[in-house]
Amino acid sequence: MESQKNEENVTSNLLKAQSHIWNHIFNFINSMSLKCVVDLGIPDIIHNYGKPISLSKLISLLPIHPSKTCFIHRLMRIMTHSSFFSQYNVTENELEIEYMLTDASILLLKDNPMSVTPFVHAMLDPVLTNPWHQFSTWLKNDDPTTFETTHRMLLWEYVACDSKFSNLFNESMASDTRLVTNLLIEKCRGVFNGLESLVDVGGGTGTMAKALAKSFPQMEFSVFDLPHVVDGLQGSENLNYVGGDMFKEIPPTDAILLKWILHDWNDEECVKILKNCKDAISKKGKQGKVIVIDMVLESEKESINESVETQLFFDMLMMVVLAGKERNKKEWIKLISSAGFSDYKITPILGLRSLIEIYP
Ligand SMILES: C[S@@+](CC[C@H](N)C(=O)[O-])C[C@H]1O[C@@H](n2cnc3c(N)ncnc32)[C@H](O)[C@@H]1O
Ligand SMILES: C/C=C\c1ccc(O)c(OC)c1
Repeated sequence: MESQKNEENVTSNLLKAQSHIWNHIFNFINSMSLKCVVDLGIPDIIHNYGKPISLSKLISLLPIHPSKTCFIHRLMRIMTHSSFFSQYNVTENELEIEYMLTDASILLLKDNPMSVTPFVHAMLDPVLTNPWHQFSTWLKNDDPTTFETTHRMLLWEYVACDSKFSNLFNESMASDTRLVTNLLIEKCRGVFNGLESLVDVGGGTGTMAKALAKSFPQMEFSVFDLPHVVDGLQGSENLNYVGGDMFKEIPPTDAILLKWILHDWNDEECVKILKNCKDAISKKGKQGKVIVIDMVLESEKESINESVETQLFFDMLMMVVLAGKERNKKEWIKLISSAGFSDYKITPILGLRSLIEIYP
């Protein structure tokens, strides 16, 4: 009796292990089905229809070949399973199933100003997915990143020479910034109290600075990024673009914003950037600050549901494309003090990311 039970346990654990491995093997199917749904514009089609849409109606509106109509039900089934759509009318006849948008697919709508669709396009572009096939090769050679093992140049060099990918990349960053900016201006206006000027270091094409310049008309804003990123961009009354290298010198200012910058770099490089920030905010003779928007890695204990895995995905992405990393609280504090700052405040207000204010 005892031994039979034991055998059943062994079998059940074996099968669980097999299924766990299968799940990991095929995780990419979630990513690629998402990419397909976005490429076909399915969320927008459902949204424009204005009410729950039947499978047959959806098929009639899709830009697909007539010979492929029978496959859409299965694409929708897996995406409904993973909460991108909800089913309204569960019937035996699959053509009568009706689909609705969920919070996740609403965030994929193209005309949602905070749309995550550009992020899907950029992060699942072969330029960024191909390097993963050489991850172990990179661990055995002395290339700085897997991205370089695959493309023979740095990510920033690649962005500079491939205008199609550069547009995808910059638009993906800009779309994320629109989401963060909305939250920041709504939830943390106080962060900008008493400041006369702010430089967005690595500010890309200026999405964040433009929104801040509108919300805080009495402040002066600069977008500081590599010359090829800001060349030819037009500023406004209280916004200008400055080309340069943050490892050399950052223009003097009251405050500096670093959004999704420090996770791109190793500790030594981050200390260099932060020291240059400290110099820049000291020149005005006021008590300035550096405002960082980045992840603070949670431990399994502190976490809610999926968030640790998502943060670990970002950490792996930073390793493979840039030799950067995500940091826990202890690692952030070490960076901050190594760069000679004396105080900081971490506010976890952006879901998986935090606002980190750093004071000289
Ligand atoms: C991950 S993007 C973040 C963009 C923007 N802060 C955002 O969150 O949307 C990093 C930015 O750093 C810029 N960058 C890279 N190296 C730089 C350097 N040495 N000096 C200034 N900017 C740099 C890139 O051009 C890019 O726009
Ligand atoms: C180009 C590949 C991805 C990437 C690069 C730099 C970043 O800061 C980032 O943040 C999510 C993503």
